[in-house]
Amino acid sequence: MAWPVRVSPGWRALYIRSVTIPFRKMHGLGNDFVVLDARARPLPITPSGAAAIADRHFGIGCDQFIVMEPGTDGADVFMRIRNPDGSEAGACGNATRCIASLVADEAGADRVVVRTIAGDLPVERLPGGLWRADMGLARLGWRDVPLAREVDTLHLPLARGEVADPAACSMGNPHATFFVPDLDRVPVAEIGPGLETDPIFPDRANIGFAQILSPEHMRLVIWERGAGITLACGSGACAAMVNAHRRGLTGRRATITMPGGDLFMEWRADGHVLMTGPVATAFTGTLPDSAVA
Ligand SMILES: N[C@H](CCC[C@H](N)C(=O)O)C(=O)O
Repeated sequence: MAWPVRVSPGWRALYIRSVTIPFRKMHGLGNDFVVLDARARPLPITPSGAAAIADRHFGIGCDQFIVMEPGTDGADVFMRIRNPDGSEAGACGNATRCIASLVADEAGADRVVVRTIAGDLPVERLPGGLWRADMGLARLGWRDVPLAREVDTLHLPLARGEVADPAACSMGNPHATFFVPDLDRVPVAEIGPGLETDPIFPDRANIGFAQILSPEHMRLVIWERGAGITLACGSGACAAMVNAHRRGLTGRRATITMPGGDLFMEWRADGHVLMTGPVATAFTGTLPDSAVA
């Protein structure tokens, strides 16, 4: 930066701090996030501003753009979730663990509550750098997903080539899960966009492709709404756990192996879905104020 006049390092640091915004680049099993902290002061972030930051070529790049906002009445933090296309999402399991770990480490706590537009998510620290999030109730009704008309959410009349007959549910965001014999034969990048935007999903949907390996283990690849294929998807793993058990394909607990790694899932008898996995910070940096204005 060319300085118009001689400026002492102290004043220069103060100037930079006043016109830049710190960010943290985090991920859960490679499902990656740019995290901004708006708890001390609001950040005027527009959907287009979020999309620009999320752009992998012209911005920092991420699967979801996360803003931490002040927590109130029982929640330690509010987590605002945006996809790279600027759309707001109601759930982001991997980011829930990441944000919880930040807030817990700040407070020296082992349990925090992350609030989203879909509800309050208690998260606890486990040994070995793992975090367990209660992702709340799986919503199973067609209006909950939502679907465009009354349909049995256990068997949707939807198909693309050899892939057909998904189950659907909501984890605060819409998910459909296809069960396939061989995940490596599914052209996810080819059929994902059309399934995401199929008219049966008035709000679009996240599309999971699951291969059951045993009653306690499945592979999963997700085409995410507004983001495309990601290395992992926490809410997608929740939906796959729920839909697999509903179909009688697994018990209530399973390891879900995604390209980025494993999540350990449980659909509890009370309907809550527990998701256990790691968190990571890749790097930190600063954005110019103009990036979010
Ligand atoms: N990656 C996130 C899911 C983002 C969901 C978003 N794509 C939507 O529009 O619902 C997760 O770990 O749950």
